[in-house]
Amino acid sequence: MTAHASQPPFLIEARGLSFYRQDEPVFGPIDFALKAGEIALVEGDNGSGKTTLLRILAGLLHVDEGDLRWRGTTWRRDDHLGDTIFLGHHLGLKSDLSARENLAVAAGLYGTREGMDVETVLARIGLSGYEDEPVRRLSAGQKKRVALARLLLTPATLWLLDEPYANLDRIGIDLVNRLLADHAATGGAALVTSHGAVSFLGGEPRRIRMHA
Ligand SMILES: Nc1ncnc2c1ncn2[C@@H]1O[C@H](COP(=O)(O)OP(=O)(O)OP(=O)(O)O)[C@@H](O)[C@H]1O
Repeated sequence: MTAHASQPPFLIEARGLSFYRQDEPVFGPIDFALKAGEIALVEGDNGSGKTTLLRILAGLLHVDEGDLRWRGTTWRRDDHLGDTIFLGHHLGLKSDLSARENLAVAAGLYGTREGMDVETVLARIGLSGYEDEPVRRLSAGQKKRVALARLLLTPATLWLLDEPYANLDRIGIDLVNRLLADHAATGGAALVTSHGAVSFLGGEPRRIRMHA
C-alpha cells in the first residue's frame, strides 16, 4: 500500500449527526464530509442549527447522536481542540487588551502557524495604527479583523466561521475570502455560515444543508 493510499479520504466526516435540546431535535440527522482544501457553506433558516453545528465541531457541545470522524477516526472533543478554531458572534477578545496583546495571548495558548507571528498578521489584517488600542475602543469591523487575525496566526486546520462577513466593509469581505482561499490552498478546510451573498474565491463551495 502506498503512503498516499493509506491517507483517510476526509478531514471530517459526519453520518447521521443529530442534536437535541430537552429531547427536542435541534437538527439532524445530517451527513457531510469535507476533505482538506475544501470550504463548505452551512445553509439553513434562522434557528435551523447552523451555529449549534459549528459549536459541536468546536468542542463546545456534545454530539448527541451519529458518527463524527476526524481523519478517519472517531472524533473526541478533547483530542481536537487545537485542530479547530471557532469564530462566533462573540469574538472571544479581551476588551481591555489591545489587538497586539490579544494575538499574543492566542499565540501563547495555541502556538503559531509556520512563518506567522503577531507583527506579520497585524500588518496583513489591515489594522495599521490601531495595534495598541484597547479592543473596546475599536469599531465592530475592526474588532472582527482582530478575531480574523487569529485565524491567520494559529495553526488550526478546520476553521468554523459563524457569519464571518458580518460588520465588514467591502475590503474586509475580500480579506475573508482571501484568507479562506489561502487556507484551502494550504490544506486547510472551513465551514462557513452566512445570511448574505458569499463569493468565495476559487469557485462554488460545498454546501451543507441543515434541513432534510
Ligand atoms: N443556549 C441555548 N439554549 C436553548 N436553546 C438554544 C440555545 N442556543 C440555541 N438554541 C436553540 O437552538 C436552535 C438552533 O439555534 P442556532 O443558533 O444553532 O441556529 P442558527 O441556524 O445558527 O440560527 P441563525 O440563522 O438565526 O443564526 C434554535 O431553536 C435556538 O432557539
